[in-house]
Amino acid sequence: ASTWANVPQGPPAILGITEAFKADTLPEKINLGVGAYRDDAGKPYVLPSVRTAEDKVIAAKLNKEYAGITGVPEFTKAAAVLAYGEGSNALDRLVITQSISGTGALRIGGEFLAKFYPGAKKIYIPTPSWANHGAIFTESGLEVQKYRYYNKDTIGLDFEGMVADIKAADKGSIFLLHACAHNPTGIDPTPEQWKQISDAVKAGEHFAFFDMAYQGFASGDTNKDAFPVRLFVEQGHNICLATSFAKNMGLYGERAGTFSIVCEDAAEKKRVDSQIKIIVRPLYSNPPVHGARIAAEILNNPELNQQWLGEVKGMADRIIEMRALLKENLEQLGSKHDWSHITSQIGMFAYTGLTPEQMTTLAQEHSVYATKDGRISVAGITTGNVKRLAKAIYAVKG
Ligand SMILES: Cc1ncc(COP(=O)(O)O)c(CN[C@](O)(C(=O)O)[C@@H](O)C(=O)O)c1O
Repeated sequence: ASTWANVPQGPPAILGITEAFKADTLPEKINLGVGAYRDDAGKPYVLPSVRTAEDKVIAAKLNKEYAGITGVPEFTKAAAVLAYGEGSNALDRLVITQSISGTGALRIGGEFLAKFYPGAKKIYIPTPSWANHGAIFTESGLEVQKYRYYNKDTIGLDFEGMVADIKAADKGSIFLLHACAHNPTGIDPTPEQWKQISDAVKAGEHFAFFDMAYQGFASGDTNKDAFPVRLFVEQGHNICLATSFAKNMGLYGERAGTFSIVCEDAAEKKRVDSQIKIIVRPLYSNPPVHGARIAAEILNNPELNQQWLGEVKGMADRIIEMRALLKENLEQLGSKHDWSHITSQIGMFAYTGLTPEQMTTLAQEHSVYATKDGRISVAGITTGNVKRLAKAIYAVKG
């Protein structure tokens, strides 16, 4: 028999939606599947600040030598300030490494926790969470548990359930928290609720692992979106954090991200840093330099940084506008449902509340493609397709 006769067929990944979309011949087909920004013409968007930064990087005629294991220092230093804030007391006790974007950061974190976390090797992730979280942490060697997050009756946050689950967990449990623009629901705790979540995490002596894949992309303000991360540090939690520049800089395919751990002091930082390097070295040895150099150019050049912040806000604003347009069109069609969740949610995704069957009908009868959980990528909505989208949703749900 062949060497691989025993290899089973795996389930299609999220990118299965894109294949179905590509196979559809209807010119007005709409893809609301993958979480990647599209402009109002439905096209991928390379930020002008990224193009300018890239021109500068290329003009500098840098060599192509290996980066260190923890990546391009000009990138990680600036990325730390972006996440934790100027003058944060975390910055001089922070271990940070460049990662293969957000996914890679989460994986380094999972591997480190599985190896060194003193408590149970178990991580609680929200219900629902990003489809890849479970697999990343399971592959890292952690047991994955769930905490309540989404209230399907209100299509809102199950805050009471979330806090109750945090309080009920064994002392010293690990909790994965989406810093902003929760994927897939688009539902974020309020600042006041974050304060109570921080208190509950502290009461349980739990460990907070933040995933911040959308900083700036949610509200349009990088400081506002980082609020929970900075609150936890101020409240004395020594968190770890995964960040990504896929969305807020549009560096999807450049794979630029960071993983960081807030340590107790310089001595701990030295020990932890050495172990992070020991994890990264056999994983991929050292990261790609180009995307990190572009991001570093933007973050370290005040003028480019300002331009970039304007562009991030522009993306966030377009998404917020599409949310309002979709809700308006549904109401104009005569829908009696309360669609306020479409505009109260934030970030790339809207959790429509449609059932898997309704999502299948959207695809099969209306050529609107999105994940079965009812998540739609708002970035895929344009002034050109919002009317047809509203009609399709109205036809399916009323
Ligand atoms: C919460 C969260 N965390 C981390 C990542 C990793 O992102 P990257 O490795 O590219 O930095 C994503 C991307 N999730 C998607 O936008 C999505 O849910 O569609 C998509 O890119 C994906 O890979 O699934 C995410 O939504």
